[in-house]
Amino acid sequence: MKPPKTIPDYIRTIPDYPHAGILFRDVTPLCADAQGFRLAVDQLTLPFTGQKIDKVIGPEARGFLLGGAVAHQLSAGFAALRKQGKLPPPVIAQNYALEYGEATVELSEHAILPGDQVLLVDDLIATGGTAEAAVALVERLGGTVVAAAFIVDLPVLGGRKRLEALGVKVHALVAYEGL
Ligand SMILES: O=P(O)(O)OC[C@H]1O[C@H](OP(=O)(O)OP(=O)(O)O)[C@H](O)[C@@H]1O
Ligand SMILES: Nc1ncnc2[nH]cnc12
Repeated sequence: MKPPKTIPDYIRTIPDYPHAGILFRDVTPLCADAQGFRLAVDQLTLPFTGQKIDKVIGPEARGFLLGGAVAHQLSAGFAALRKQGKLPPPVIAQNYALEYGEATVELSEHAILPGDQVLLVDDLIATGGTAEAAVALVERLGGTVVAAAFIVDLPVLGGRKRLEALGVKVHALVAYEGL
């Protein structure tokens, strides 16, 4: 009998996408498989069951599908961290640097209430720029990002350490050494 599939079995690695030199870690096959998706959502949620989490914040686009599922499991609300220009006002904005480029993300001023305990959920942490921008926006609205959960961590890019330095506990299901 074949052993059950684990998270890394479902992740594809695509060299030189979207730019030369980038090894793109693709969680699309994981999310497309019923058992894989359940495994991922369950493992992302597990450390936080029973904790006071008011909201999950998920960055566009893959953080929406994972964060929404985790929020449902935790009976929490969901706050969408969107790329610039996608949300109606009033919004607050934050610039950040990516592994391959630069961007601005926005959050609705109504998405987080003062005192909210927030869990960040995304598919992957690389430089931590996206996650750090999310933390800054949540704090500007009076909430606190207490923890963050990712399917993939790329430790060489330093994102995990950056988040931990901000007091955010980091939970990742798979780490890939090197780029
Ligand atoms: O830790 P960082 O260096 O900030 O990188 C991680 C972010 O990059 C990817 O999203 P991307 O911005 O490519 O957006 P997409 O999901 O819309 O493709 C990924 O889904 C994370 O959100
Ligand atoms: N190497 C990578 N693979 C997939 N998504 C990413 N986002 C930032 N870096 C990435």
